[in-house]
Parts: sequence; C-alpha cells; structure tokens
Amino acid sequence: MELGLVGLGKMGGNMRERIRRAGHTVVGYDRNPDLADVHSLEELVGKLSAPRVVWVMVPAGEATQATVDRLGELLEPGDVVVDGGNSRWTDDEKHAEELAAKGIGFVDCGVSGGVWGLENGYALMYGGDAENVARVQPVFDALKPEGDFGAVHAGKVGAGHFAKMVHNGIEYAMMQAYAEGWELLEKVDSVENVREVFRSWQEGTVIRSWLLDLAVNALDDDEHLDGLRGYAQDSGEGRWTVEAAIDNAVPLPAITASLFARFASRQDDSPQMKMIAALRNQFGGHAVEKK
Ligand SMILES: NC(=O)c1ccc[n+]([C@@H]2O[C@H](COP(=O)([O-])OP(=O)(O)OC[C@H]3O[C@@H](n4cnc5c(N)ncnc54)[C@H](O)[C@@H]3O)[C@@H](O)[C@H]2O)c1
Ligand SMILES: O=C(O)[C@H](O)[C@@H](O)[C@H](O)[C@H](O)COP(=O)(O)O
Repeated sequence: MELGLVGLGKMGGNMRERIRRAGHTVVGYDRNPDLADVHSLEELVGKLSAPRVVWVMVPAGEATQATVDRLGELLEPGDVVVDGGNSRWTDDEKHAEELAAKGIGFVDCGVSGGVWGLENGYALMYGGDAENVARVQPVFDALKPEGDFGAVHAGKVGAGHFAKMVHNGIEYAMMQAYAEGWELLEKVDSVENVREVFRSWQEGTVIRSWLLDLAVNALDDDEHLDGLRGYAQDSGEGRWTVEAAIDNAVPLPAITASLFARFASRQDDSPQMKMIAALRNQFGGHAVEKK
C-alpha cells in the first residue's frame, strides 16, 4: 500500500525504512529538507492516491496538533490519519472529532522500541474504529515485531496512547529499580565487579529483561557511568500516568516515586532539604552544613 509519513527523525526515519522493506510505498515529509522525500504536506498528500493513510510521527503537543490541523485541511473524506507519536491520550478524542467532521478517520498508535525498532520491530498499541484500523493494518503488520506478540488493538480512540502511557510509567519504575540496585552495589566494597553482577543477571534470573540488557550495554561503554551527569529529563508520559492514577484513585507508589526521582535529579542543591536541615536545627540543635 501507499503511506504518507510525517516526521522522519529517530523514529520516523527508521519506520520509513522498515515499511519500505515490507514492500510498501512511503512518501515521507519532514520540516528538515535533508530527511524528506517531498517539500511540503501539500506535496505529500498530492503524491498519494485516495483513499490515503498518513502517519504522523512528530513531537507530541504543538507539532502534532499543527500537523493534524493541516492534514484536516488537505485530506479528503475517506482518508485516515494515524498519530504514532507519544501524544497525551486526551488529545486523541479531540483529533478524532475534528477530523471526523471532515469525513476523515483517525487512529492513535502508541509505538515502542526506540532506535532498535528498525531491526527488532516496533511494539504497537492502537485505538480507533475497526474500519479505520483495518485501513492501516498492512502498515501495522510491517512495523510490528515478528511472532505472535507486539501489536494490539487496545480499544476505541485514545486506548492506544493510554496503553503506551501506562507502558512508559512501568518503564520509569523498572529503570528506577535497576538504577537504585546498581547504586547500592557500587557503594559497597564487598562487591568488586558490579558490571559482571549485572551481566550475570541477564540469564536465568527473575529480573532479566531488555532494560537490563541495555544497562549492561551502557556499563560496557562506561563501566561506572563516569562520563554522565546524574540528570534525567522526562517527556510527559510519566506525569500523565500519575495524573490518570489520581483521576481514577489508583495507587501508583513506584511509578510516582520514579517520576519524582527524575525531578530531584535536576536540582543541584535541594530547596526542600535546606528546609529539613533548618527544621532539624531549630527543634533539635542538629548540625547544618553552611554554604
Ligand atoms: N525516540 C523514541 O524512542 C520514541 C519511541 C516511541 C515514540 N516516540 C515518539 O515519536 C515521535 C517522534 O520521536 P523521535 O524520537 O523520532 O523524535 P525526533 O526529534 O528524532 O524526530 C522528530 C522529527 O519530526 C520533525 N518535525 C518536527 N515538527 C515537525 C512538523 N511540524 N512537520 C514536519 N516535521 C516535523 C523534526 O524535524 C524531526 O525530524 C515523538 O512523538 C516521540 O515522543 C519516540
Ligand atoms: O517505549 C519506548 O520506545 C520509549 O518509552 C519511548 O517512547 C521514548 O524513549 C520515551 O518517550 C522516553 O520517555 P521519557 O522522555 O519520558 O523518559
């Protein structure tokens, strides 16, 4: 089939390649002309035969909204837009309604697998009407990993991004657990080769996983991670998971703590710990460290 793909960065670029390897035609647009097959969304739409499928793979928020808005102006009834970025699931219903008013279908798709997806395949969690999902199915089949798992029609519009959001919440907590265990192992003198402990865990243990494999890769590159600053960004998914937990009164202590650990990583000198030091000093005369 033919696919229009908007956003050809770390994800979209490799996805274009994987879909082409499966024998489909992909017309790619990126605002960076070095990456693009065409120069504009107009040109992309013009190169596809109706009914069209256009996959959006740009940063969530403003860039996705602007792209969906423009596609709404350019596409025709019967066409389908897929949002494959890490959009907040609450944006999906809005996008589906705006496009449906013009007779254009919408499918949201959470994508996992990062830069390894070209070779390993991309895990896909999608939401939308069966009819719209069926239109995109050949692309899902091209992108998904080989084997029985790795793709799911999770439910109605928004379900794909909701599933991806929870996946990322779990990702935060799993990474935090490996990171905490690693720090403790590094701290004690009795464990002389932490990297080899991590490597040994890759087979046979209860905690073996792909994230653990990636941790070993990172330790092979830099055994004590000396070259890195202890600073971690977040791009929204963890916050939205915690917000959804609050909305639904579901306790998520591990995921919430792992999100807050990232916030703490961005502080050089914790304001709240200054207050704790001040209060301990006030009530107990405990020593403080002065600047
Ligand atoms: N990197 C990952 O591991 C990963 C995994 C799953 C999902 N995602 C999601 O996929 C999307 C893309 O991520 P990425 O890692 O490829 O990002 P990226 O920054 O590598 O690439 C984004 C691309 O979109 C282009 N772009 C931005 N605004 C545009 C616009 N208005 N019109 C056309 N092109 C535009 C940029 O030029 C860039 O090439 C994001 O929503 C991200 O959250 C990323
Ligand atoms: O499943 C995946 O492939 C990753 O989760 C992917 O979606 C991306 O790397 C995250 O967006 C990073 O999220 P943070 O920036 O919030 O850590």
